[in-house]
Amino acid sequence: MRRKCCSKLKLNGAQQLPSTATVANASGFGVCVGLRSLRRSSVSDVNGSSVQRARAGRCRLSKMGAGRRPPPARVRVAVRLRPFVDETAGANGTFCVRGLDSCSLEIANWRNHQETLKYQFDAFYGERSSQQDIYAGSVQPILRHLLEGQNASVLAYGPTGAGKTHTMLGSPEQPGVIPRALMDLLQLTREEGAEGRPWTLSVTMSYLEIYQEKVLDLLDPASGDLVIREDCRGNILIPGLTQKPITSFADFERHFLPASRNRTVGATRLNQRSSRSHAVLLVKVDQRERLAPFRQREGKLYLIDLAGSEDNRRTGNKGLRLKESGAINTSLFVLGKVVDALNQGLPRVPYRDSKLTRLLQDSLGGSAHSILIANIAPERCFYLDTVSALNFAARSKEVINRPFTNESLQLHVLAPVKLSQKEQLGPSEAKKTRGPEEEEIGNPEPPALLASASQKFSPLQKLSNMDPAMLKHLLSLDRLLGSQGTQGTPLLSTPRRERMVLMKTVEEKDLEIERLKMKQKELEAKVLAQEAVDPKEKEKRSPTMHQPLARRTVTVAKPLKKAVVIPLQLIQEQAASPNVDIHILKKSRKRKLECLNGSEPLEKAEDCWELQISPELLVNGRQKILNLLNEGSARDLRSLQRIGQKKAQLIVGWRKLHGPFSQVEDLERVKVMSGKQLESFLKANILGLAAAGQHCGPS
Ligand SMILES: Nc1ncnc2c1ncn2[C@@H]1O[C@H](COP(=O)(O)OP(=O)(O)OP(=O)(O)O)[C@@H](O)[C@H]1O
Repeated sequence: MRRKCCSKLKLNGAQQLPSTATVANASGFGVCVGLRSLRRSSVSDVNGSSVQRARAGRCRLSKMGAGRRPPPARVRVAVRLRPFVDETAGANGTFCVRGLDSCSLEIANWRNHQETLKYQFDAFYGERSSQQDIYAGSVQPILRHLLEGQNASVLAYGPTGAGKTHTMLGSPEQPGVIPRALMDLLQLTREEGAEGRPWTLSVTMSYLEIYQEKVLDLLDPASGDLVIREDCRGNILIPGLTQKPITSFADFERHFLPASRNRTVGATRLNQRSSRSHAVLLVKVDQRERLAPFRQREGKLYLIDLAGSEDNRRTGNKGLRLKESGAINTSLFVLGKVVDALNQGLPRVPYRDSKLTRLLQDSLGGSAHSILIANIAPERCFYLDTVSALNFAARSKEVINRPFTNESLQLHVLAPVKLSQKEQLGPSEAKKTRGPEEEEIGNPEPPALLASASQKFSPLQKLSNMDPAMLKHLLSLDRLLGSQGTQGTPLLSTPRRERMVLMKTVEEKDLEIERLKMKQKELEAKVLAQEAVDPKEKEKRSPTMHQPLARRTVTVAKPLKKAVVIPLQLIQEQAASPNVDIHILKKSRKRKLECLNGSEPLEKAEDCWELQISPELLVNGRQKILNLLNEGSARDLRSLQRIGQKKAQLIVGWRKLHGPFSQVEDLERVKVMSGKQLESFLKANILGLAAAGQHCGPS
């Protein structure tokens, strides 16, 4: 196996690009490339329409606001027919594909030679089309989305030897999509990020290949197989992948050309330099606003040269080539399944079935503006591959993506916002520590008021341009994490990676709470079952037994129908107090005992205690709890029965996000307790509050 690159461009920096550049590959093949002419043509395009389009796009976006969902964008599909590689074959009239117009083509129907199969795509490029035609017609228009903070992808697909690498990389005389896109993008970013313009821009590149289901960093081949991950917004990431900053085309070549030599290629019967892996060039454009509101955007461009599908009867592959071919065909098969699942709207899209589809998750049916260039060959021997590629392309054009703007605030904007510590204090204490202009920020605000609140607080003043819902969400997350105490880190002032970790922690805590709730349910069920078997168990916990007198030990955890066990302290005080708001009724009831031998169940009389709370106390108690829920800090909330630290934090977080609780039952919406648990929570706390300022009496 050879690991090498197709070409090497020897160039100076982009500022001093020579008119031609020598290209040589590992086998000593050397040619010249008219890069100056390429640069001139690209730049004139860039200076004209695309820059204006990019600016227009940006205006449109800011007008639209981040809150509105951007319109869906269909995956665009172009088909490129390569010329005969062997000119004599063309002369012999062995063409099996024919272009009809700029969007459609026809191919002979192998089932019926009298017929042809017709296909229509977003664009069709015939065998005479140039690299510039494909680039300008299908790729250049999507580059502007990167400057809007959106993602874009270009994928070259097709059977082996059909011209994918030629389309993406090209030759020195005919540079392909990759050098052209990089040239334009760098030019665009230079112009858009120039002094006096509102944003600063920076570009980084990464380059990887997927070889036999391994993700290999071509910029750092020693790093081994890398993992593919997904962030909370559905963006696909590869932690540990090398990112090189590039400011000029020369920078790009300095990294790209040696890395390309690391790509795995090999000779097959159909292509002397067949790609044995899927090659992925990732270019990220990071934008930071120079002035308020100091937004930050990130656009990601994938330029992908897929390995070709291979019919091993024709490639003559054996041994390693056969193994490589198996991995290539499998991943392309999964790609087909993903496209089908998306088209059929299936609930499960098998992205995870191959590394390729996992990587493409945000490009197919995800957040990117995507273009698929299906390369086909004219020779008859490619007929079946061509039909299969055309069918795949036709299915792909039905796939809908939903690109969105990756926008956030720059870290330094939010760093001074130290709201979190105050959350630890009670409302009155917090008030003392606040300045007058911060007053509104500390209080839970309904969405409409939040923008005005932020205006009063200097670092957030400029955030008023931001979508209020998004801003509110960010702030609430920040506070929620901040309320974890001195160990908590304000979310928005942490670097991106740490932020991810923090958000993951919150998710894990949610899961933990769920687990605890389940456990509690299990325990309750166990206790109930135990009592059903052994009534003595229950008697052990009857009110006549001496229980600890502390207020927090009021035992109402298990809703025993209407019977509630209350502390001895309350019973004693009931006798002393003439004001009776709580009555404890001693009742007898009959319980059926199951008989194992199948005879009639026995009935057993037993005492039970029923608690009656006066309506007035009930209303007062509920109001007190509601006040505490709306005004209490996390610490205050922990004084309530059944509210631990995690629940208290969740309540505070929910309050910040949704505004004040209108009734105690809203706790169910916070998902800290179920309806049944809420009932016992109310009883426990009303009793607790009553015990604190007592109105209780015997019946
Ligand atoms: N449009 C074109 N004009 C001229 N030559 C072309 C064109 N497209 C492809 N070729 C030539 O066809 C041959 C095969 O092309 P290429 O290597 O790009 O195929 P591929 O689809 O990438 O194959 P594989 O999947 O095996 O890597 C190369 O010699 C290439 O120069």
